[in-house]
Amino acid sequence: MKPIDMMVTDLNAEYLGIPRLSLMENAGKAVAQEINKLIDSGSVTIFAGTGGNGGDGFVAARHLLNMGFKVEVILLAHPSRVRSEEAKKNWEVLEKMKFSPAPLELRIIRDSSQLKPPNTSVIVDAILGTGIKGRLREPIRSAIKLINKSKALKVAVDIPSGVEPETGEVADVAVEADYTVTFHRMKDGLKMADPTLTGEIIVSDIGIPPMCEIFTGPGDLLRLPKRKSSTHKGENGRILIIGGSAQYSGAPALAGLAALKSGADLVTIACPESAMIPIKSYSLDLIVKGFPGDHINTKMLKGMLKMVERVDCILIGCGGGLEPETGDAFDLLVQEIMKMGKPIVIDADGLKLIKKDTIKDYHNIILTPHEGEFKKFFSLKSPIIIKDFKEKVTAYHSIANNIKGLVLLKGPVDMIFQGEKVRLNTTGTPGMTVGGTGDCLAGITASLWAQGLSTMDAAALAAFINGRAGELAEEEYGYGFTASEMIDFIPRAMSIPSTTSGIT
Ligand SMILES: NC(=O)C1=CN([C@@H]2O[C@H](COP(=O)(O)OP(=O)(O)OC[C@H]3O[C@@H](n4cnc5c(N)ncnc54)[C@H](O)[C@@H]3O)[C@@H](O)[C@H]2O)[C@H](O)CC1
Ligand SMILES: [K+]
Repeated sequence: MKPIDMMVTDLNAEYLGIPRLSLMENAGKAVAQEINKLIDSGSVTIFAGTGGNGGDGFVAARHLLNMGFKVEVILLAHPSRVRSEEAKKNWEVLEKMKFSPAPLELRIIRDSSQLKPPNTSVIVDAILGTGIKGRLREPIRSAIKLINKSKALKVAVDIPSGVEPETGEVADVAVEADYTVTFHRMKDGLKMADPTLTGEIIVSDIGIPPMCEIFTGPGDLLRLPKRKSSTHKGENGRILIIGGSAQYSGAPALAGLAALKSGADLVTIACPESAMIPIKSYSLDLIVKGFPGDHINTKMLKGMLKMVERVDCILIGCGGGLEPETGDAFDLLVQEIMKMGKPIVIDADGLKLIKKDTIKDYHNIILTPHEGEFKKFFSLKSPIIIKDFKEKVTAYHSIANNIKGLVLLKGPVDMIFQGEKVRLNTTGTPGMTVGGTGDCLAGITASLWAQGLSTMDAAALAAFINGRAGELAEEEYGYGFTASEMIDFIPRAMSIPSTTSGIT
């Protein structure tokens, strides 16, 4: 597990209603319990930093006191520098406990000259965890060196301070721990780190249910790439939408606008000429190229494939209609795009026209069917009638595995399948039965994929954002909102909540 995966899981646990304070409590208690297993009594010195790692140390201090240990907490900064809200709360508890008979000593070190070799049985390294950034600053650097000189038993919280949580590398110095107590799951950096630094690794459960890694939540928004200030037009997703017909011009436009609202730089729509003017009239922001005809046909292939070369992701289907000629064109287009190795999203009419055998061995593809389209695409003879939700997921999963790409099955609970992996999404509202919301989802999926998210992350986050935008639209309009109104809520649906508990 990478640090980003842990951050995503934490925030999704909070979304479920498990406060961060509880996770910190469980983490700190787990550290204390492990120490209590190693020695029965004695003194423990906890070196603490200003983030969540330090907070775990403050909690451990409280539990160690209850277990009968003598505890000294050395905070390596002024208390006003304690950043994490949860750590601050736990520090304040320790400050109040100073006046109790408990054998607790609190020391604040702001300068490395104030550091003294600790005379203690156990040292807890709660200085830096997954939040380490850049070169080690003082007095932390000196504290790590001092810890390494001590003969005491050393227990690192989450990861030895100074070890890069993602790579296991050490840029400068790192705590040489005898034991590392890490939380929830094994971290990649710990696996790769020098075992003389990590010592024995203990993975402790801190009460995060496994479902927090399966169900989407606002944590998934953390995966959106941060843009450099020097970034320029086109670097953040160029999308081509192939769709539209004389009859349906709204669908590709909705998908295109949803792609732009979810952060893509450029959206071009390739459509029959008769859909071009209406699409252009809907928006100033879409680039539209029309090809002679009322529906997509094989004569348009050459021109469309030229456009494919210039984009990061291609969305095929929306509003294409069901003319057999369009089916032939879609099938050939997909075959050519697969040869180019480009990411393809297939939605709506594309799912009704493109044959499963054409795409079944291609990894770089996302299908976004609703239940009816799913059944038709996978040629299911009889309907799937399973009441038990888990059994239903398993049944759909095994069918989706008939292709190598990803399947995002839309429904009251969206199911996302890619190989062995499954994600589920519960955002959304009955108001989203209005036409066009599926086109929005396809557009957001293509947009996030083109912006650099992995196939699974793009599909899972798109489902979350689309559903959340629907929920926000419903708050404003009740059930009477349209897909074009819903699109305006996409940016708000993409904002990462700053609250630390009780996100709804
Ligand atoms: N689910 C969990 O796994 C939980 C983990 N918890 C613990 O929280 C930390 C991560 O907390 P975070 O606040 O994000 O980061 P850190 O505590 O690692 O450090 C941030 C802190 O340190 C300062 N800092 C960063 N880099 C440096 C540097 N090079 N030199 C000096 N100082 C630095 C920065 O300014 C911040 O103030 C995780 O590891 C777990 O231990 C929670 O308890 C909840 C559950
Ligand atoms: K640590």
